[in-house]
Amino acid sequence: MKITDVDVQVVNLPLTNPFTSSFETKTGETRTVVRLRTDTGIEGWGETMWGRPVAELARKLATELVGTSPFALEAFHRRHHMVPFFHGYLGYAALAALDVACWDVMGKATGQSVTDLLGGPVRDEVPITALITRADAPGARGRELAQGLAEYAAKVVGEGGFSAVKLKGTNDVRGDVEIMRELRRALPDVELRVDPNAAWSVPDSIRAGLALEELDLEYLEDPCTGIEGMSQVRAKIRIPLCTNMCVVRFEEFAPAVRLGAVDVIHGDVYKWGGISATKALAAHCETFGLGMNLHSGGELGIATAAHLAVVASTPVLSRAIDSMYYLHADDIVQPLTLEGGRLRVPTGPGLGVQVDEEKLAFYAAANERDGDLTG
Ligand SMILES: O=C([O-])C(=O)C[C@H](O)[C@@H](O)C(=O)[O-]
Repeated sequence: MKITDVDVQVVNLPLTNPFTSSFETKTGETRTVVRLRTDTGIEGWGETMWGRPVAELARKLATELVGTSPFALEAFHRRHHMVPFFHGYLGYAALAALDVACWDVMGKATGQSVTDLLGGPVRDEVPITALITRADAPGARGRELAQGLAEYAAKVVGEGGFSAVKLKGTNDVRGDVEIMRELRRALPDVELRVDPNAAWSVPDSIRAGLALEELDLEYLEDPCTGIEGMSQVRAKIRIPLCTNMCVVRFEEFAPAVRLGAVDVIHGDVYKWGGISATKALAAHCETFGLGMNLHSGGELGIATAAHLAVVASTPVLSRAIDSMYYLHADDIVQPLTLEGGRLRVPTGPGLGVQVDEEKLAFYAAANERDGDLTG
């Protein structure tokens, strides 16, 4: 079987609420969508983070994929191992779009789900995390903000059945600690996390970490920058540390372990360059006794389905994953099933998703008109 052609589109989709972190506020998401066609008439879909620069690189890499087998993925990654060196996240993202589309083809060609190709399911549903940001209590400040966010989070958890809540932190360290206290008061039984995306200094992270200890957090995510800073914080506080910022490639794994910088590492198919790389990260984490979870960069249905296949087939991925899937106002695939805060893992061949081509065209036109919203 050979790949005969590849098309790449960029879509803009709105979020139900603005999403605020320590470095951005976004009201929608831009994603790159790839379709492979083969000489046997099979179509495979991939989706990755960000827009036009990733799409341009994916188109370039795709020209070399044409004429090759979708099963020859290791050779594809080997040929392009310098792409992330030169292009950083853009490189990982572009490779991942094509990688995921090849997995979709491999599943459809063999009549198996990607989960089955990856070793088979150890779970058939995946809990996701309620993501709370300051934009969820617009205009509120101080105590009113902390209480407003706690009330909002309790409503989201009550209605959606989520078992974990993550606050996107900011450089307002005291404010973040106050919000976390209110969240714990309102939600005594959920797993709680806070993630300022490295906006806190090392001393502030230690001070905040000591104050947060009594709240029994599942983990504190990227309080500060770098392996060195994280290891200083980890030595002083009794809350597990998680990262999707100081260990973002395999070269950083060994120094992070040696310096004791982290307890839980976030994978992400689109930031680590594909499905096999994310599975390899899981093997590293298991070998070294670390926890692992998945980061979310705003995946729509195609990309979410690939994340679900990885989680479904990987025992160490036992926590509620980050997923912005439920925050999108619409999707380009028939909606995935979300019930009781859990996404059901699709079981059909390949990724098991049905792309709605009318919606794809509609949201691609939005990107043509408005340009990229993220990335
Ligand atoms: O750890 C996280 O939640 C992130 O880094 C998510 C970012 O805030 C998110 O906006 C993204 O990557 O699109």
